[in-house]
Amino acid sequence: DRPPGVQSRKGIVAVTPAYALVGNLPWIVSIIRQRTRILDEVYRLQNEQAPGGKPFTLTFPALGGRVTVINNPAYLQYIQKTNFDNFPKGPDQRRIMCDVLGIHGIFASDGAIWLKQRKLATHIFSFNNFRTHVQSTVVREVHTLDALLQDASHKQAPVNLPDTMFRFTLNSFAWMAFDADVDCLPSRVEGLAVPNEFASSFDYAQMVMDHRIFALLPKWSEWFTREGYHMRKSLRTLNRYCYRIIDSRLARREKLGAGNATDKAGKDLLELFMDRGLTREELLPVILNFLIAGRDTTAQSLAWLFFELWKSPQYIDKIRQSLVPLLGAPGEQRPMQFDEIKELPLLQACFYEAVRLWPAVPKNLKRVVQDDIIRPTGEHAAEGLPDVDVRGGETVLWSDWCMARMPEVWGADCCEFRPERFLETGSDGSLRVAEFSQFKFHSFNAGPRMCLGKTLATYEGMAVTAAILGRYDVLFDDHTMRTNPPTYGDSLTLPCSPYYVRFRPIAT
Ligand code: HEM
Repeated sequence: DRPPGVQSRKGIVAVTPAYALVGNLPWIVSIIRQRTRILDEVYRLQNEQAPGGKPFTLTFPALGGRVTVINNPAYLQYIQKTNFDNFPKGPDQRRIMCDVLGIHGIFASDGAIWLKQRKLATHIFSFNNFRTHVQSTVVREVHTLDALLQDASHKQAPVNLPDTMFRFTLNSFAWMAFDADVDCLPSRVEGLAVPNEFASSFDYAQMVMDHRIFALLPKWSEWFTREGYHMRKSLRTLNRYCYRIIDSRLARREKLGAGNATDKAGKDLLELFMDRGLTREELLPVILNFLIAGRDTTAQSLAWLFFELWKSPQYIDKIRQSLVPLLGAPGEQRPMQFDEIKELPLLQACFYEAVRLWPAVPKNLKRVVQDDIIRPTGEHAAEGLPDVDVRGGETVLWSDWCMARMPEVWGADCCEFRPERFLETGSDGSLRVAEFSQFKFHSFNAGPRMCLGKTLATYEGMAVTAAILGRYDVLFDDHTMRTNPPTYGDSLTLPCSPYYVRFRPIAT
Protein backbone atom coordinates (compact mmCIF):
# COMPACT_ATOMS: atom_id res chain seq x y z
CA ASP A 1 0.00 0.00 0.00
CA ARG A 2 2.93 2.31 -0.68
CA PRO A 3 1.75 5.41 -2.54
CA PRO A 4 3.45 6.33 -5.83
CA GLY A 5 6.61 8.34 -5.34
CA VAL A 6 7.24 7.08 -1.80
CA GLN A 7 10.25 4.82 -1.89
CA SER A 8 10.25 1.95 0.59
CA ARG A 9 13.40 1.13 2.54
CA LYS A 10 13.99 -2.25 4.12
CA GLY A 11 13.29 -2.38 7.85
CA ILE A 12 12.16 1.23 8.11
CA VAL A 13 8.54 2.00 8.92
CA ALA A 14 7.01 4.52 6.50
CA VAL A 15 4.49 6.61 8.41
CA THR A 16 0.89 6.32 7.25
CA PRO A 17 -1.28 7.80 5.94
CA ALA A 18 0.92 8.89 3.04
CA TYR A 19 -0.35 9.99 -0.36
CA ALA A 20 0.92 10.09 -3.92
CA LEU A 21 3.43 12.89 -4.45
CA VAL A 22 2.72 14.72 -1.22
CA GLY A 23 3.60 11.79 1.07
CA ASN A 24 3.08 12.85 4.68
CA LEU A 25 2.50 16.51 3.92
CA PRO A 26 -1.09 16.34 5.26
CA TRP A 27 0.44 15.36 8.61
CA ILE A 28 2.31 18.65 8.74
CA VAL A 29 -0.77 20.57 7.69
CA SER A 30 -2.81 18.93 10.43
CA ILE A 31 -0.26 19.61 13.18
CA ILE A 32 -0.04 23.23 12.12
CA ARG A 33 -3.82 23.61 11.97
CA GLN A 34 -4.51 21.77 15.21
CA ARG A 35 -1.49 23.34 16.90
CA THR A 36 -0.30 19.92 18.02
CA ARG A 37 3.19 20.01 19.44
CA ILE A 38 5.82 18.28 17.32
CA LEU A 39 7.32 16.39 20.25
CA ASP A 40 3.96 14.89 21.18
CA GLU A 41 3.46 13.87 17.55
CA VAL A 42 6.89 12.27 17.13
CA TYR A 43 6.33 10.36 20.37
CA ARG A 44 2.88 9.22 19.21
CA LEU A 45 4.22 8.05 15.84
CA GLN A 46 7.09 6.21 17.54
CA ASN A 47 4.70 4.37 19.86
CA GLU A 48 1.87 3.73 17.43
CA GLN A 49 3.71 3.05 14.18
CA ALA A 50 7.25 2.03 15.11
CA PRO A 51 7.10 0.42 18.56
CA GLY A 52 10.22 -1.19 19.98
CA GLY A 53 12.37 1.85 19.17
CA LYS A 54 12.33 1.13 15.42
CA PRO A 55 13.35 3.84 12.95
CA PHE A 56 10.60 5.46 10.88
CA THR A 57 10.36 7.91 8.01
CA LEU A 58 8.21 10.79 6.98
CA THR A 59 8.31 11.50 3.27
CA PHE A 60 7.50 14.54 1.18
CA PRO A 61 8.28 13.32 -2.38
CA ALA A 62 7.15 16.42 -4.26
CA LEU A 63 9.45 18.54 -2.09
CA GLY A 64 12.23 15.97 -2.45
CA GLY A 65 12.23 15.53 1.30
CA ARG A 66 12.59 12.53 3.54
CA VAL A 67 13.08 12.68 7.30
CA THR A 68 14.15 9.52 9.08
CA VAL A 69 13.60 9.41 12.83
CA ILE A 70 16.27 7.47 14.71
CA ASN A 71 15.35 7.50 18.38
CA ASN A 72 17.98 5.07 19.50
CA PRO A 73 21.43 5.47 21.16
CA ALA A 74 22.90 2.85 18.80
CA TYR A 75 22.06 4.96 15.74
CA LEU A 76 23.20 8.17 17.44
CA GLN A 77 26.60 6.61 18.06
CA TYR A 78 26.93 5.97 14.33
CA ILE A 79 25.98 9.47 13.18
CA GLN A 80 27.70 11.39 15.98
CA LYS A 81 30.89 9.35 16.25
CA THR A 82 31.51 6.61 13.70
CA ASN A 83 30.69 8.71 10.64
CA PHE A 84 30.38 12.18 12.20
CA ASP A 85 31.49 14.08 9.08
CA ASN A 86 28.66 12.65 7.00
CA PHE A 87 25.99 14.14 9.28
CA PRO A 88 26.54 17.91 9.63
CA LYS A 89 23.96 20.47 10.73
CA GLY A 90 23.64 21.43 7.08
CA PRO A 91 21.87 24.22 5.22
CA ASP A 92 18.43 23.58 6.72
CA GLN A 93 19.54 24.42 10.24
CA ARG A 94 21.36 27.49 8.96
CA ARG A 95 18.19 28.60 7.17
CA ILE A 96 16.22 28.16 10.39
CA MET A 97 18.69 29.95 12.65
CA CYS A 98 20.66 32.37 10.47
CA ASP A 99 18.96 35.67 11.33
CA VAL A 100 19.25 35.03 15.08
CA LEU A 101 22.30 32.86 15.59
CA GLY A 102 24.21 33.66 12.38
CA ILE A 103 25.44 31.16 9.81
CA HIS A 104 28.89 31.21 11.40
CA GLY A 105 27.74 30.82 15.02
CA ILE A 106 28.82 27.68 16.90
CA PHE A 107 25.31 26.18 16.82
CA ALA A 108 24.61 26.50 13.09
CA SER A 109 28.05 26.12 11.51
CA ASP A 110 29.92 23.02 10.37
CA GLY A 111 33.45 22.03 9.38
CA ALA A 112 36.38 24.40 9.81
CA ILE A 113 34.24 27.38 10.90
CA TRP A 114 32.63 25.38 13.69
CA LEU A 115 35.93 23.81 14.78
CA LYS A 116 37.64 27.18 15.10
CA GLN A 117 34.89 28.45 17.40
CA ARG A 118 34.77 25.27 19.38
CA LYS A 119 38.52 25.41 20.08
CA LEU A 120 38.34 29.03 21.10
CA ALA A 121 35.34 28.54 23.35
CA THR A 122 36.92 25.53 25.02
CA HIS A 123 39.33 27.95 26.74
CA ILE A 124 36.56 29.52 28.73
CA PHE A 125 35.69 26.19 30.23
CA SER A 126 39.28 25.50 31.33
CA PHE A 127 39.76 24.85 35.01
CA ASN A 128 41.25 28.26 35.85
CA ASN A 129 38.35 30.07 34.35
CA PHE A 130 35.96 27.95 36.32
CA ARG A 131 37.63 28.89 39.56
CA THR A 132 37.95 32.56 38.82
CA HIS A 133 34.82 33.52 36.93
CA VAL A 134 32.22 30.83 37.36
CA GLN A 135 32.41 30.11 41.05
CA SER A 136 32.70 33.72 42.18
CA THR A 137 29.78 34.71 39.92
CA VAL A 138 27.53 31.87 41.01
CA VAL A 139 28.26 32.49 44.69
CA ARG A 140 27.55 36.21 44.34
CA GLU A 141 24.34 35.62 42.38
CA VAL A 142 23.21 33.03 44.93
CA HIS A 143 23.45 35.80 47.56
CA THR A 144 21.26 38.04 45.40
CA LEU A 145 18.78 35.19 44.90
CA ASP A 146 18.73 34.65 48.65
CA ALA A 147 17.96 38.34 49.25
CA LEU A 148 15.13 38.11 46.72
CA LEU A 149 13.64 34.99 48.30
CA GLN A 150 13.89 36.50 51.78
CA ASP A 151 12.06 39.57 50.57
CA ALA A 152 9.44 37.42 48.82
CA SER A 153 8.91 35.28 51.91
CA HIS A 154 8.70 38.35 54.15
CA LYS A 155 6.00 39.81 51.87
CA GLN A 156 4.42 36.39 51.27
CA ALA A 157 4.61 37.17 47.55
CA PRO A 158 4.25 34.40 44.97
CA VAL A 159 7.27 34.06 42.70
CA ASN A 160 7.23 32.80 39.12
CA LEU A 161 9.85 30.09 39.48
CA PRO A 162 10.76 29.45 35.80
CA ASP A 163 11.12 33.21 35.21
CA THR A 164 13.33 33.62 38.28
CA MET A 165 15.59 30.81 37.10
CA PHE A 166 15.93 32.53 33.70
CA ARG A 167 16.86 35.76 35.43
CA PHE A 168 19.45 33.96 37.53
CA THR A 169 21.16 32.22 34.61
CA LEU A 170 21.04 35.26 32.32
CA ASN A 171 22.56 37.52 34.96
CA SER A 172 25.23 34.96 35.89
CA PHE A 173 26.16 34.04 32.34
CA ALA A 174 26.45 37.67 31.22
CA TRP A 175 28.90 38.25 34.09
CA MET A 176 30.91 35.08 33.48
CA ALA A 177 31.22 35.29 29.73
CA PHE A 178 30.98 38.99 28.94
CA ASP A 179 31.69 40.79 32.24
CA ALA A 180 28.42 42.61 31.64
CA ASP A 181 25.75 43.65 34.11
CA VAL A 182 22.39 42.97 32.48
CA ASP A 183 20.66 43.76 35.73
CA CYS A 184 17.76 41.32 35.56
CA LEU A 185 18.01 39.50 38.91
CA PRO A 186 16.56 41.91 41.46
CA SER A 187 17.04 41.57 45.21
CA ARG A 188 13.52 42.87 45.88
CA VAL A 189 10.38 41.11 44.76
CA GLU A 190 8.98 44.26 43.10
CA GLY A 191 11.85 44.01 40.60
CA LEU A 192 10.32 40.82 39.20
CA ALA A 193 7.39 42.82 37.88
CA VAL A 194 9.70 44.67 35.50
CA PRO A 195 9.52 42.61 32.30
CA ASN A 196 12.81 41.63 30.78
CA GLU A 197 12.64 42.81 27.20
CA PHE A 198 15.69 40.87 26.12
CA ALA A 199 14.32 37.61 27.54
CA SER A 200 10.89 37.96 25.93
CA SER A 201 12.43 38.85 22.55
CA PHE A 202 14.78 35.91 22.78
CA ASP A 203 11.90 33.56 23.65
CA TYR A 204 9.90 34.85 20.70
CA ALA A 205 12.80 34.40 18.29
CA GLN A 206 13.26 30.83 19.47
CA MET A 207 9.61 30.04 18.98
CA VAL A 208 9.74 31.36 15.41
CA MET A 209 12.90 29.37 14.66
CA ASP A 210 11.08 26.29 15.90
CA HIS A 211 8.08 26.98 13.66
CA ARG A 212 10.44 27.20 10.68
CA ILE A 213 11.43 23.54 11.03
CA PHE A 214 8.15 22.38 9.55
CA ALA A 215 7.00 25.58 7.86
CA LEU A 216 5.09 25.08 4.63
CA LEU A 217 5.72 28.54 3.21
CA PRO A 218 9.14 29.86 2.21
CA LYS A 219 10.98 32.03 4.70
CA TRP A 220 10.43 35.25 2.72
CA SER A 221 6.70 34.90 3.41
CA GLU A 222 7.53 36.09 6.96
CA TRP A 223 7.69 39.60 5.49
CA PHE A 224 3.92 39.47 5.24
CA THR A 225 2.92 37.71 8.44
CA ARG A 226 2.25 38.94 11.96
CA GLU A 227 4.76 36.45 13.29
CA GLY A 228 7.38 37.80 10.88
CA TYR A 229 6.68 41.36 12.01
CA HIS A 230 7.14 40.46 15.66
CA MET A 231 10.22 38.45 14.80
CA ARG A 232 11.88 41.46 13.17
CA LYS A 233 10.98 43.58 16.18
CA SER A 234 12.45 40.97 18.54
CA LEU A 235 15.62 40.80 16.47
CA ARG A 236 16.06 44.55 16.70
CA THR A 237 15.77 44.33 20.51
CA LEU A 238 18.25 41.47 20.68
CA ASN A 239 20.74 43.29 18.48
CA ARG A 240 20.45 46.51 20.49
CA TYR A 241 21.01 44.63 23.73
CA CYS A 242 24.04 42.71 22.43
CA TYR A 243 25.62 45.73 20.78
CA ARG A 244 25.47 47.51 24.13
CA ILE A 245 27.59 44.71 25.62
CA ILE A 246 30.00 44.70 22.69
CA ASP A 247 30.36 48.47 22.45
CA SER A 248 31.00 48.95 26.13
CA ARG A 249 33.79 46.35 26.00
CA LEU A 250 35.27 47.84 22.84
CA ALA A 251 35.35 51.23 24.55
CA ARG A 252 37.09 49.77 27.59
CA ARG A 253 39.63 48.02 25.41
CA GLU A 254 40.38 51.25 23.62
CA LYS A 255 40.78 53.15 26.86
CA LEU A 256 42.62 50.57 28.97
CA GLY A 257 44.29 48.33 26.39
CA ALA A 258 43.24 44.84 25.22
CA GLY A 259 44.70 42.96 28.21
CA ASN A 260 43.13 45.22 30.86
CA ALA A 261 39.57 45.62 29.69
CA THR A 262 38.07 43.47 32.46
CA ASP A 263 38.81 43.15 36.16
CA LYS A 264 39.06 39.40 35.73
CA ALA A 265 42.28 37.45 36.21
CA GLY A 266 41.87 35.45 32.98
CA LYS A 267 40.24 36.31 29.67
CA ASP A 268 36.52 35.83 29.36
CA LEU A 269 34.68 34.59 26.30
CA LEU A 270 34.17 38.02 24.77
CA GLU A 271 37.82 38.93 25.24
CA LEU A 272 38.94 35.69 23.56
CA PHE A 273 36.81 36.34 20.51
CA MET A 274 37.84 40.02 20.36
CA ASP A 275 41.50 39.02 20.46
CA ARG A 276 40.86 37.09 17.22
CA GLY A 277 40.00 40.37 15.54
CA LEU A 278 36.27 39.70 15.09
CA THR A 279 34.35 42.77 14.03
CA ARG A 280 31.45 44.23 15.98
CA GLU A 281 29.01 42.56 13.56
CA GLU A 282 30.77 39.21 13.79
CA LEU A 283 30.65 39.34 17.58
CA LEU A 284 26.86 39.67 17.62
CA PRO A 285 26.04 36.02 16.83
CA VAL A 286 28.79 34.89 19.21
CA ILE A 287 26.98 36.59 22.07
CA LEU A 288 23.58 35.23 21.07
CA ASN A 289 24.83 31.68 20.56
CA PHE A 290 26.43 31.57 23.97
CA LEU A 291 23.49 33.23 25.69
CA ILE A 292 21.10 30.62 24.34
CA ALA A 293 23.48 27.93 25.57
CA GLY A 294 24.23 29.50 28.92
CA ARG A 295 20.85 30.96 29.86
CA ASP A 296 18.00 28.80 28.61
CA THR A 297 19.28 25.30 29.13
CA THR A 298 20.15 25.52 32.80
CA ALA A 299 17.19 27.73 33.73
CA GLN A 300 14.75 25.35 32.07
CA SER A 301 16.34 22.33 33.73
CA LEU A 302 15.90 24.00 37.12
CA ALA A 303 12.27 24.85 36.44
CA TRP A 304 11.58 21.23 35.48
CA LEU A 305 13.54 19.92 38.46
CA PHE A 306 11.36 21.86 40.92
CA PHE A 307 8.26 20.64 39.12
CA GLU A 308 9.47 17.06 39.57
CA LEU A 309 10.31 17.76 43.22
CA TRP A 310 6.76 18.95 43.73
CA LYS A 311 5.56 15.57 42.43
CA SER A 312 8.14 13.63 44.49
CA PRO A 313 8.66 15.69 47.68
CA GLN A 314 10.48 12.83 49.41
CA TYR A 315 13.58 13.91 47.47
CA ILE A 316 13.41 17.40 48.97
CA ASP A 317 13.94 15.93 52.44
CA LYS A 318 16.66 13.61 51.19
CA ILE A 319 18.54 16.42 49.41
CA ARG A 320 18.30 18.59 52.53
CA GLN A 321 19.73 15.87 54.74
CA SER A 322 22.61 15.35 52.31
CA LEU A 323 23.46 19.09 52.35
CA VAL A 324 23.80 19.44 56.13
CA PRO A 325 27.22 17.82 56.73
CA LEU A 326 28.78 19.87 53.94
CA LEU A 327 27.05 23.25 53.88
CA GLY A 328 25.82 23.66 57.45
CA ALA A 329 22.58 23.48 59.39
CA PRO A 330 19.29 24.07 57.52
CA GLY A 331 18.53 27.77 57.28
CA GLU A 332 22.17 28.72 57.80
CA GLN A 333 23.83 27.10 54.83
CA ARG A 334 26.63 28.68 52.85
CA PRO A 335 26.69 28.58 49.01
CA MET A 336 28.02 25.44 47.39
CA GLN A 337 31.52 25.59 45.88
CA PHE A 338 32.53 24.21 42.51
CA ASP A 339 34.76 21.50 44.02
CA GLU A 340 31.85 20.12 45.99
CA ILE A 341 29.94 18.65 43.02
CA LYS A 342 31.25 15.16 43.75
CA GLU A 343 30.34 15.39 47.41
CA LEU A 344 26.62 15.80 46.75
CA PRO A 345 25.74 12.78 44.59
CA LEU A 346 22.03 12.75 45.42
CA LEU A 347 21.63 16.40 44.43
CA GLN A 348 23.55 15.79 41.20
CA ALA A 349 21.46 12.69 40.47
CA CYS A 350 18.24 14.70 40.94
CA PHE A 351 19.51 17.42 38.58
CA TYR A 352 20.55 14.85 35.94
CA GLU A 353 17.27 12.99 36.24
CA ALA A 354 15.42 16.26 35.52
CA VAL A 355 17.78 16.91 32.58
CA ARG A 356 17.14 13.37 31.30
CA LEU A 357 13.35 13.70 31.43
CA TRP A 358 13.29 17.33 30.24
CA PRO A 359 16.26 17.71 27.86
CA ALA A 360 16.91 21.36 27.04
CA VAL A 361 17.38 20.47 23.36
CA PRO A 362 14.39 18.15 23.00
CA LYS A 363 14.76 17.35 19.29
CA ASN A 364 17.54 17.75 16.79
CA LEU A 365 18.28 17.09 13.15
CA LYS A 366 21.23 16.51 10.83
CA ARG A 367 21.65 16.56 7.07
CA VAL A 368 22.98 13.44 5.30
CA VAL A 369 25.87 14.39 2.97
CA GLN A 370 26.44 11.12 1.10
CA ASP A 371 24.37 7.94 0.83
CA ASP A 372 25.02 5.92 3.95
CA ILE A 373 23.87 2.95 6.00
CA ILE A 374 23.39 3.90 9.65
CA ARG A 375 24.37 0.75 11.51
CA PRO A 376 23.39 0.24 15.14
CA THR A 377 26.73 0.75 16.87
CA GLY A 378 28.25 0.29 20.31
CA GLU A 379 26.90 -1.12 23.57
CA HIS A 380 23.29 -0.21 22.72
CA ALA A 381 23.14 -2.11 19.42
CA ALA A 382 20.27 -4.42 20.37
CA GLU A 383 19.31 -7.40 18.28
CA GLY A 384 16.59 -6.80 15.74
CA LEU A 385 17.42 -3.14 15.11
CA PRO A 386 17.65 -2.73 11.34
CA ASP A 387 20.36 -0.89 9.43
CA VAL A 388 18.99 2.45 8.24
CA ASP A 389 19.46 3.29 4.59
CA VAL A 390 19.74 7.06 4.06
CA ARG A 391 20.59 9.08 0.93
CA GLY A 392 22.55 12.27 0.44
CA GLY A 393 20.40 15.38 0.97
CA GLU A 394 17.95 13.69 3.33
CA THR A 395 17.46 14.53 6.99
CA VAL A 396 17.80 12.43 10.14
CA LEU A 397 15.97 13.49 13.27
CA TRP A 398 15.99 12.32 16.88
CA SER A 399 14.33 13.46 20.05
CA ASP A 400 15.99 13.11 23.45
CA TRP A 401 12.62 13.96 25.00
CA CYS A 402 11.07 10.92 23.32
CA MET A 403 14.03 8.68 24.10
CA ALA A 404 13.73 9.58 27.79
CA ARG A 405 10.21 8.13 27.62
CA MET A 406 11.09 4.94 25.75
CA PRO A 407 11.40 1.73 27.78
CA GLU A 408 13.84 0.37 25.15
CA VAL A 409 16.29 3.07 26.26
CA TRP A 410 15.63 3.63 29.98
CA GLY A 411 13.62 0.59 31.12
CA ALA A 412 10.06 0.16 32.30
CA ASP A 413 10.22 3.09 34.75
CA CYS A 414 11.49 5.48 32.03
CA CYS A 415 8.69 8.02 32.54
CA GLU A 416 9.19 8.27 36.30
CA PHE A 417 11.42 10.75 38.08
CA ARG A 418 13.79 8.26 39.70
CA PRO A 419 17.17 9.85 40.55
CA GLU A 420 18.35 6.47 41.87
CA ARG A 421 19.08 5.44 38.30
CA PHE A 422 21.98 7.91 38.41
CA LEU A 423 23.34 6.56 41.70
CA GLU A 424 25.67 3.67 42.45
CA THR A 425 27.74 2.51 45.40
CA GLY A 426 31.50 2.64 44.97
CA SER A 427 33.89 -0.11 46.16
CA ASP A 428 34.46 1.86 49.40
CA GLY A 429 30.72 1.84 50.07
CA SER A 430 30.22 5.52 49.24
CA LEU A 431 27.44 6.79 47.03
CA ARG A 432 28.44 8.22 43.65
CA VAL A 433 26.90 9.31 40.38
CA ALA A 434 26.64 6.52 37.80
CA GLU A 435 28.19 7.14 34.39
CA PHE A 436 26.08 6.37 31.34
CA SER A 437 27.37 6.43 27.80
CA GLN A 438 26.98 9.84 26.09
CA PHE A 439 24.65 8.23 23.58
CA LYS A 440 22.23 6.96 26.22
CA PHE A 441 22.25 9.94 28.61
CA HIS A 442 22.18 12.11 25.52
CA SER A 443 20.67 15.32 26.89
CA PHE A 444 24.10 16.99 26.66
CA ASN A 445 24.64 15.68 23.13
CA ALA A 446 27.56 13.37 22.25
CA GLY A 447 30.70 13.03 20.16
CA PRO A 448 32.75 15.99 18.91
CA ARG A 449 29.80 18.38 19.35
CA MET A 450 29.07 17.39 22.90
CA CYS A 451 27.91 20.26 25.11
CA LEU A 452 30.81 22.42 26.28
CA GLY A 453 28.95 23.67 29.32
CA LYS A 454 27.95 20.41 31.02
CA THR A 455 30.08 20.95 34.12
CA LEU A 456 29.14 24.60 34.35
CA ALA A 457 25.44 23.72 34.09
CA THR A 458 25.82 20.93 36.65
CA TYR A 459 27.50 23.24 39.17
CA GLU A 460 25.11 26.12 38.59
CA GLY A 461 22.04 23.88 38.73
CA MET A 462 23.20 22.18 41.92
CA ALA A 463 24.29 25.44 43.59
CA VAL A 464 20.90 27.09 42.96
CA THR A 465 18.95 24.04 44.15
CA ALA A 466 21.09 23.78 47.29
CA ALA A 467 20.68 27.52 47.96
CA ILE A 468 16.89 27.23 47.77
CA LEU A 469 16.29 23.92 49.51
CA GLY A 470 18.95 24.51 52.16
CA ARG A 471 17.34 27.71 53.38
CA TYR A 472 13.67 27.68 52.35
CA ASP A 473 10.54 25.61 52.29
CA VAL A 474 9.08 25.84 48.81
CA LEU A 475 5.30 26.19 49.04
CA PHE A 476 3.67 25.02 45.81
CA ASP A 477 0.09 25.81 45.00
CA ASP A 478 -1.03 22.18 44.89
CA HIS A 479 -4.43 22.90 43.42
CA THR A 480 -3.07 24.89 40.46
CA MET A 481 -0.19 22.47 39.92
CA ARG A 482 -2.68 19.60 39.73
CA THR A 483 -5.36 21.27 37.65
CA ASN A 484 -3.07 23.29 35.40
CA PRO A 485 0.34 21.63 35.57
CA PRO A 486 3.35 23.29 33.94
CA THR A 487 3.90 22.19 30.39
CA TYR A 488 6.44 22.84 27.68
CA GLY A 489 6.18 25.39 24.89
CA ASP A 490 7.13 25.23 21.22
CA SER A 491 10.73 26.31 20.98
CA LEU A 492 14.15 25.10 19.92
CA THR A 493 14.68 24.47 23.62
CA LEU A 494 12.20 23.20 26.24
CA PRO A 495 10.74 26.15 28.15
CA CYS A 496 8.53 25.37 31.12
CA SER A 497 5.31 27.40 31.40
CA PRO A 498 5.07 29.77 34.38
CA TYR A 499 4.19 28.44 37.82
CA TYR A 500 4.18 30.31 41.08
CA VAL A 501 5.57 29.28 44.45
CA ARG A 502 6.00 30.95 47.83
CA PHE A 503 9.04 30.64 50.03
CA ARG A 504 9.26 30.30 53.81
CA PRO A 505 12.63 30.42 55.58
CA ILE A 506 13.38 27.14 57.33
CA ALA A 507 13.01 27.65 61.07
CA THR A 508 16.46 27.44 62.72
C1 HEM B 1 21.37 21.51 31.53
C2 HEM B 1 22.04 22.34 30.76
C3 HEM B 1 22.48 22.06 29.36
C4 HEM B 1 22.05 21.11 28.47
C5 HEM B 1 20.98 20.05 28.67
C6 HEM B 1 22.81 21.30 27.25
C7 HEM B 1 22.67 20.54 26.10
C8 HEM B 1 23.35 20.76 24.93
C9 HEM B 1 23.10 20.07 23.69
C10 HEM B 1 22.03 19.00 23.47
C11 HEM B 1 23.95 20.56 22.75
C12 HEM B 1 24.01 20.17 21.27
C13 HEM B 1 23.20 21.15 20.49
C14 HEM B 1 23.29 20.94 19.01
O1 HEM B 1 24.30 20.51 18.50
O2 HEM B 1 22.32 21.24 18.32
C15 HEM B 1 24.76 21.54 23.41
C16 HEM B 1 25.76 22.22 22.78
C17 HEM B 1 26.45 23.23 23.39
N1 HEM B 1 26.35 23.65 24.69
FE1 HEM B 1 25.10 22.94 26.10
N2 HEM B 1 23.67 22.34 27.42
C18 HEM B 1 23.51 22.83 28.69
C19 HEM B 1 24.16 23.90 29.26
C20 HEM B 1 25.14 24.61 28.65
C21 HEM B 1 25.80 25.75 29.23
C22 HEM B 1 25.54 26.33 30.63
C23 HEM B 1 26.68 26.19 28.32
C24 HEM B 1 27.59 27.36 28.52
C25 HEM B 1 27.82 28.22 27.63
C26 HEM B 1 26.60 25.33 27.15
C27 HEM B 1 27.36 25.45 26.00
C28 HEM B 1 27.19 24.71 24.86
C29 HEM B 1 27.90 24.97 23.61
C30 HEM B 1 28.92 26.05 23.37
C31 HEM B 1 27.44 24.03 22.69
C32 HEM B 1 27.84 23.89 21.22
C33 HEM B 1 28.80 22.75 21.06
C34 HEM B 1 29.19 22.52 19.62
O3 HEM B 1 28.36 22.58 18.71
O4 HEM B 1 30.38 22.26 19.42
N3 HEM B 1 25.65 24.38 27.39
N4 HEM B 1 24.38 21.65 24.73
